[in-house]
Amino acid sequence: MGVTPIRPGQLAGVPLGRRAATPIIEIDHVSQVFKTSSRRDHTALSDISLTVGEGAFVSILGPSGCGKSTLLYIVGGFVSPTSGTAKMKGKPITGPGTDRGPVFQEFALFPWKSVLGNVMYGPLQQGMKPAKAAALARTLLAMVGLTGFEKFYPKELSGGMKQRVALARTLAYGPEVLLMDEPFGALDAHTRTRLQNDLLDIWERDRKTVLFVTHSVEEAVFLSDKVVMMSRSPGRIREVIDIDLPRPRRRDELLLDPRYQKYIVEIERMFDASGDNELPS
Ligand SMILES: Nc1ncnc2c1ncn2[C@@H]1O[C@H](COP(=O)(O)OP(=O)(O)OP(=O)(O)O)[C@@H](O)[C@H]1O
Repeated sequence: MGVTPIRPGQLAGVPLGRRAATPIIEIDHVSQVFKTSSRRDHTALSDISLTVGEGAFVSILGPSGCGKSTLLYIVGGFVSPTSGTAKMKGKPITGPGTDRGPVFQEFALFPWKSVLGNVMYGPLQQGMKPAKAAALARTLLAMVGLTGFEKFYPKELSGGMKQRVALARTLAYGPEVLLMDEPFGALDAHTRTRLQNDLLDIWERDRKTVLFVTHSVEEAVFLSDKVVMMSRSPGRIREVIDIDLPRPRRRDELLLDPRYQKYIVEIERMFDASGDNELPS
């Protein structure tokens, strides 16, 4: 089925993307040790090496507590690794930057700003003139299917709508990389499916690099060029699986495609075989 497992030792320097010649994110022998409240050290990540090619859609899949979010926070510059380096376009990541846009499960919208105000916020901060920022925000809101909701406030929106606003707000900064931490995890199945479809439509248009954390094998296979499977804590990379399915992807077509089903079954099996789908003890 074209699934070529790559062992962790082989990963450093192997770009995960179609435009493989241009690495955008390089994670080199990164480990993360946290001090816990009991003052014991907890190794969240152990010796992670990963190179992500520009324009790739890469999902990170793994059991609860294996360090997926921590890895994303390191790339986002919110956490500094205990050892190893993370680079964006060849430069060490030393803090957050507008080149990397986070879209997390907690929507973190400004409750006192309207939908339009939330999306305009970033461009205004970057010095864009209000009329231009409003026009950009309207375009992005149209892209995420929220035309007509510009004057609404976050409390008036459903979870799925808030997540759309959060995505538009992040896109408004013009990031080169989207860091998505279980963005659809709290949504009902129907809304989640719609947002997955819409995200792929948006991604097809400008092919930003996406790092996407999820617990869902199906979601990872549907969206991604590559699925990075992590082992249970302390997080290591177990496998990287190429998802060799045609794009643009349509869910109704994929559901009839035996290769799609096979990827899902094989990846689920990998988890089952290792016991990694169980909660950490
Ligand atoms: N700031 C912190 N201080 C101490 N421990 C932390 C900190 N952040 C994360 N951890 C621990 O590191 C481990 C990895 O956490 P992380 O949130 O990255 O995992 P995850 O794979 O994203 O989990 P989940 O799928 O449940 O969201 C967990 O055991 C967590 O308790």
